[in-house]
Amino acid sequence: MQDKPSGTVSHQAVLKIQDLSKTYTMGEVKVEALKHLSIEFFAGELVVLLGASGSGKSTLLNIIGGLDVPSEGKLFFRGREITAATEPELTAYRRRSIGFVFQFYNLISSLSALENVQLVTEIADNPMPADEALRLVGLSGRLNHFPAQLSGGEQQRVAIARAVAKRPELLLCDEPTGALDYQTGKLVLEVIEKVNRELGTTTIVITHNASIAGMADRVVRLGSGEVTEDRRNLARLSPAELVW
Ligand SMILES: Nc1ncnc2c1ncn2[C@@H]1O[C@H](COP(=O)(O)OP(=O)(O)OP(=O)(O)O)[C@@H](O)[C@H]1O
Repeated sequence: MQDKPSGTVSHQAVLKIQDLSKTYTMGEVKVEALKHLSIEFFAGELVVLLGASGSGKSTLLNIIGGLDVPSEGKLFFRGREITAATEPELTAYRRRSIGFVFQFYNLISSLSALENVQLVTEIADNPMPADEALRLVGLSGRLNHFPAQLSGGEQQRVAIARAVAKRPELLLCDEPTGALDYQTGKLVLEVIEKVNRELGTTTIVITHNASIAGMADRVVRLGSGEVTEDRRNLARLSPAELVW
């Protein structure tokens, strides 16, 4: 069991989502990806977001991260309504407050691990040094490697370093282990868990893999664009203890 005291999760809502709907219209066809969804996320918690393919997980994460806008409803970040933000305010929100980690690492192949992270630290307000971010994810020995010289798991850890180097308040991970084998996937989950525990970054991890839910403070399941389950784990398992 993880020794993280449950008290590290505060009762302060970082994110408040009210009656959020997202409808995609493609010609005659309308897809209701999210249906009047309301939920809150609290400071410091690690949430695993489960749900079948097409249940709306990525749509929700993209709206939370300011990459997409809802059709209806409101999103508040620390009391500020993001859904009412101007384009420059939204850019500032994405840049300052959100770290994204995707299934495919999206590293720039002509830049070293260090330079990939520096791309972000150079435009952030109060970043951690890029080499410190890479040390946090266990890659201090790979600073000058190019993506092609790194394994998939190492590339994903560079992507995590890049996401956390700007000290975001929210770390959003969309299938971060989707392209990785079992052991490598666990290593990446350990890094995400460490970031959450050591930096206190509120973290949401999307996965298809229900076994990963054991590492969360809280497990939220979506089904057809609605929250079908929202529960707290009594204790977190460390990623090393997860079996699937
Ligand atoms: N840009 C888009 N245009 C039209 N429909 C979309 C778009 N993005 C998502 N959808 C539809 O919205 C629904 C929810 O998609 P979403 O990607 O959020 O699901 P998901 O739970 O993340 O699925 P997966 O686990 O397969 O990634 C799906 O029916 C999908 O086809």
